[in-house]
Amino acid sequence: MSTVIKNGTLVTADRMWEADILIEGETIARIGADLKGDEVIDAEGAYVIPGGIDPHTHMQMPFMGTEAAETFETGTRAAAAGGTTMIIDFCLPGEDGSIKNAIETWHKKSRDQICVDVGYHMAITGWNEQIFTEMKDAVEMGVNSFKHFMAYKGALMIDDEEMIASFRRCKELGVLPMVHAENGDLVAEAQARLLAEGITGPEGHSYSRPPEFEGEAANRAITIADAAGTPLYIVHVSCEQAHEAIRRARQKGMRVYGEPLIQFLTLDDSEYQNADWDHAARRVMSPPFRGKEHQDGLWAGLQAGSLQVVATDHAAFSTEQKRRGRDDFTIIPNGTHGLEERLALLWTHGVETGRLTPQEFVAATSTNAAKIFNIYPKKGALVEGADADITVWDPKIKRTLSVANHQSILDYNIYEGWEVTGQPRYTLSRGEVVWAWGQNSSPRPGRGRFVPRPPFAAPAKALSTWKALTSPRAVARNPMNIPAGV
Ligand SMILES: NC(=O)NCCC(=O)O
Ligand SMILES: [Zn+2]
Ligand SMILES: [Zn+2]
Repeated sequence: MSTVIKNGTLVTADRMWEADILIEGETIARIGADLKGDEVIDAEGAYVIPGGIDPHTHMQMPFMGTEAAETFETGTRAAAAGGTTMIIDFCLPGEDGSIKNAIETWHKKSRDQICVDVGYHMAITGWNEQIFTEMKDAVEMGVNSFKHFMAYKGALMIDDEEMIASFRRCKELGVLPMVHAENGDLVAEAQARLLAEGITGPEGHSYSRPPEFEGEAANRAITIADAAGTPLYIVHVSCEQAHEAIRRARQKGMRVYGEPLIQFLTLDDSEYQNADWDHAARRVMSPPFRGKEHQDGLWAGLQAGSLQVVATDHAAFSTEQKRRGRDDFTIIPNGTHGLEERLALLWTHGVETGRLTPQEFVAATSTNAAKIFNIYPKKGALVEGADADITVWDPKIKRTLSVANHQSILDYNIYEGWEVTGQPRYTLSRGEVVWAWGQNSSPRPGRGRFVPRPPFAAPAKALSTWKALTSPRAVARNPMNIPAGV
C-alpha cells in the first residue's frame, strides 16, 4: 500500500519547497512533483515536516518515592497528538544496579504500550566494575547516551570521581555522556537552611536551586568532558549561567550541546509565588523555571545556534503525588509535562513571533536531536529511504490548551487556558496515520518500536585525533643543554 502527501510545503532543517511525498510501507519512497499513490493525504495550506523527536522524557519513572504517572501508552499518545513521532526515555537502574536489567525492564514496560517509536538513554547512578562492563552491553543493546546526575544528593547523584571514570568509559565506547547540571551539595545545604527558616512551600524549591548552582555544575561537567576527550550533552538548560558555559566551550571548539525545555522558554519563576499551593507545586521541577532575562537568553541561544534542541523533560506527576510534599517542598516530586504541547508552543512563541524560521523550528524539534543521538537521517529528515515519520503541520489551527482536551494522564495542565496557533493536521509514524486533527484518533498501543542507536564513530574519531595531536609531549633536548647532575 502506498500513500502520497500532496499540495504541502515541505520544511526541513535547511530547506523549504513545494513537493509531494510518496510513502511505500514504512518509508519515504520518493519526493517530487505529481506523485501518485493508493491513498492521498491533503496537505494544502500546511507544512510537511519531519515528525518531532523529544529526546528527554520520563515515562513511569520510579522517582522520589513514587512513580511518574504518565504511562508509555498515554505519553506516546500525547506525543502523537502533538506531532511527535519519537521519544528518548531515560532508563534508571533498579535496586540490583544492573544497566542490562534496567534496559530489559524498560522494554517490558514500554513494549506493549508505545504508540510511536522510542529510544533510551541510560542513567549512570554510581560507579563499579559491573557498570563499567555493562556500559558496553548497553551499547550493544542500542543505547548510545548516558546521563549523569550532578544533583539529587543521596539518590541519583554521583561525585566528580565517578563522573570522570564514566566519561572516560563513554569516550572509549564512542558514546555521548549527558549531565543534569546542578551542584547537588549546595542544593541540599540550601534546602536544609530554607526549611529551618520555615520556608516549606514550593517557592523554597526555586530559592534552593539558584542559576549559579547550575552554571557551576555545567562548567565542571564541561571541564571533565574536555579532560576525558568526549563531547557532552547538557540536559534541561534553564539559565544564562549554564548557557554561557556552553557558549564558551563551543567557542573553544568543544562539542558541547545544550537542551533548553519548552517550559523554560515559556514559563518563569513567578509561578512559584502563586498563592495556590497546587498551582506552584505542579510546576516544581529541577532546575526550576527562571526569570524572564534567562528566557530571553535561551531564545537567543536557539537563534544563534549555541543551543540545539528543544525538549520537554516530560515527567508527569499527579496533583495527589505532588501533595506528598505539602509540608516540605523537598519531597514534592520533581517534574512537569509538555510532550503534547511542545511543537505548538514553540511554533506560537518561536515562529509566529519571528524568533525562529520554520527551518530552525524543524532543527530544534527533530533534526538536531536525530543528528546528536545518531539516528539521522532515518529520523529527523525528509529524504528518500527515511522512516515516514511525518507531521502535516497546519499553522492555522488554533487550540486552547487544557486538561479537558489533552491526551496526557495528568489531572491538570500547566498551560491551562493558553491559546496556541498550529497543530498537527496529521501525524504519521512509519507511514501510518496515528493522529488526525478533530478525529479523536486512538493509535494502537504496541505499534511503536524501540529504535537502537549505534555509537558515534565520527565525533569520537575526530576528538581522538585532535587530542592526540595536542596532547602534552616531552621536549627532545640536546644533552648539552641539560644541566649536569650534582
Ligand atoms: N527534571 C525534573 O524535575 N524531573 C525529572 C528528572 C530529571 O530529569 O532531573
Ligand atoms: Zn535531570
Ligand atoms: Zn529529565
